Amino acid sequence: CGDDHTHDARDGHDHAHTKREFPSSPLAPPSRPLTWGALNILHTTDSHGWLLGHQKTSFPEPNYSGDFGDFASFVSHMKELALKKDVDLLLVDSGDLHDGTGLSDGYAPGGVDAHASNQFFKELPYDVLAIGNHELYIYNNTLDMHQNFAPRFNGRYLSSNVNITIDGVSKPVGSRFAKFKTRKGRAVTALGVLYDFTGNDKNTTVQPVEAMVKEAWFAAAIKDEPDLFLLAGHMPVSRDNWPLVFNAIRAVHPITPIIILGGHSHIRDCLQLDGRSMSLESGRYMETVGWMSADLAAPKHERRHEGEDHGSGQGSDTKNITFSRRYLDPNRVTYEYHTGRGNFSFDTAWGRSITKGLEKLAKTFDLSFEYGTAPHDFTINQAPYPSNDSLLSLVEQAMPIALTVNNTRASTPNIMITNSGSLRFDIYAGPFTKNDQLTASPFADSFLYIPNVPAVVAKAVLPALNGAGADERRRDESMEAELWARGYVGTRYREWIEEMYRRDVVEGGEARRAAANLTLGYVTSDACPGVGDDTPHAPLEFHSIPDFIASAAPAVADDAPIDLIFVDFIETQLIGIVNSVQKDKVFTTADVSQYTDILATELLGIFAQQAWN
Ligand SMILES: O=c1ccn([C@@H]2O[C@H](COP(=O)(O)O)[C@@H](O)[C@H]2O)c(=O)[nH]1
Repeated sequence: CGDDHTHDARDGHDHAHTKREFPSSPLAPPSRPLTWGALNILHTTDSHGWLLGHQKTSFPEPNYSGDFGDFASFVSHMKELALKKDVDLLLVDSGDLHDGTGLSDGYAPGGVDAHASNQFFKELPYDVLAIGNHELYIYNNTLDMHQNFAPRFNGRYLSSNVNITIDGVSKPVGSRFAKFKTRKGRAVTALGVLYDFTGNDKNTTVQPVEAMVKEAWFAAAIKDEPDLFLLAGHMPVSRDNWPLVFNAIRAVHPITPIIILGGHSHIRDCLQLDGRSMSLESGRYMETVGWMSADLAAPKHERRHEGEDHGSGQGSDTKNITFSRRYLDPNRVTYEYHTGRGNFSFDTAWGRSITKGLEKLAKTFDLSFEYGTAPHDFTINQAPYPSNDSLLSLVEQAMPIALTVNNTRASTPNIMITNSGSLRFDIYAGPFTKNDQLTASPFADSFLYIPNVPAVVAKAVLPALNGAGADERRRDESMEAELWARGYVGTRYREWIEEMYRRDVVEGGEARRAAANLTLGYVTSDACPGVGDDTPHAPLEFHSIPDFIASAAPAVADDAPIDLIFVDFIETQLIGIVNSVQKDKVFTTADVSQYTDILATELLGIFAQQAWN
């Protein structure tokens, strides 16, 4: 086999080289070994149910083909390495376990989103986890996290500023903070902070970060100096409120190491708020496993013992800390490279059992059910919009077909509007399965409508929503802020992938790429020293897209009454816009009714059954 011959193939047959042992496409190995420090961290965030890895064969998908069983084996080997090196290794997650794939969202009626997929998450030895906004869109999901997820982590599932109300009593979903010791005896004070999210369901509360840092419990939690503050949280490391938390801690502890592990904007990002702190964000959808190392001093109690400490708790050690960070592509080649393993010595029995369990869950949820065959790829940003290859254009065509099935209002002319942010993943050529439907459109949102809207008004809504109407109306800042607060994060991710594409063009990318034989993937530029990406790639083509899209307007007179149909996620903005483009009537939620029972999660499957068979 050209390997280590400790055969233990997953299916019990030696030399049964399944797809799992050998990734379906050859993958470039990491560029260099990881830098280890006295304290090291593996970080995941925004996994959104992508626990079976990315399974498509077109690049960049194979880069992310490792599944959660592979990740478990990786963690296990890394823990062994940490033991050998006699250093600390922590595992941290920054939230958003719901909404994204069939494993989280393909449950049978009556089930709870991500309940089944979270059982696998619970198997991993996470040291700290933080709640995400996707844990809060639906009360039952939050309740499930409180009752069935948080208890497994014994006080380390953190929701510093997020509460749930049960029987009239408001309490943290997990814990507000945690204090613990690492294996090497470092005292850690950890928080789990959610950005100022406002789209949460009733009976859940998110306290603004600014208010949280003024709480008495916060002051008490940070009062004693640990060896390290570990701030996990579902909040981007750039352009958000981490400095509020950081400064509140720095006001009390000017030199204590602070590590921030953020999330939410789905990007790879790193910065240093000062020389004794590093902030890392590790992408999305299990497309990135983050690595951070910090050359921390020995634990305070050891230094005291050795007479080094002079009362500050940090002894004489006030100099900048040496940190490193790396963004790993989660695949078996990466995992094997960094653990010094081969195909036949990599898997652990535990990892395999997780993979098997996930595969069984995919079967139970019938995720391979085929609605049809996608004739070619439909992408969110790689193709121009509008175009034949644009997923947004596809949805514009699909809405009038799917949403009018068995609908008594089908014969009334209409315009159907949705937000492009509801589309979360590209569709690839080939079988279009239940899993593909849910990765492309995972939100179980309904479609609403306002009847009898004059066609001229309905036609003005889309351009106004997109901020470039005939009157050059710009979407105002308050609308941007409201969208961000409700979880509208697509803009940041798109800025990030656009920046890497434009940078590549400027640097004469195509020639360089050909010479270096690079595969497609993320090409990160962040504010930390050196190169962050573990494996070099060439960036994907990028085309910008609007925030909102609509079906073709009907050819009717301007004053003809039509149905204005829209996805419920955008109801507030849409009503506001309808009231801004006309003044004859003030529309309210009382004018809105349900248009169809068909949910956003079902739309593409219904379309595919008709158009792709
Ligand atoms: O019902 C929903 C809920 C969310 N969205 C979209 O999701 C993002 C927020 O997701 P993050 O993973 O937190 O970034 C938001 O931008 C919406 O576009 C939705 O469309 N429908």
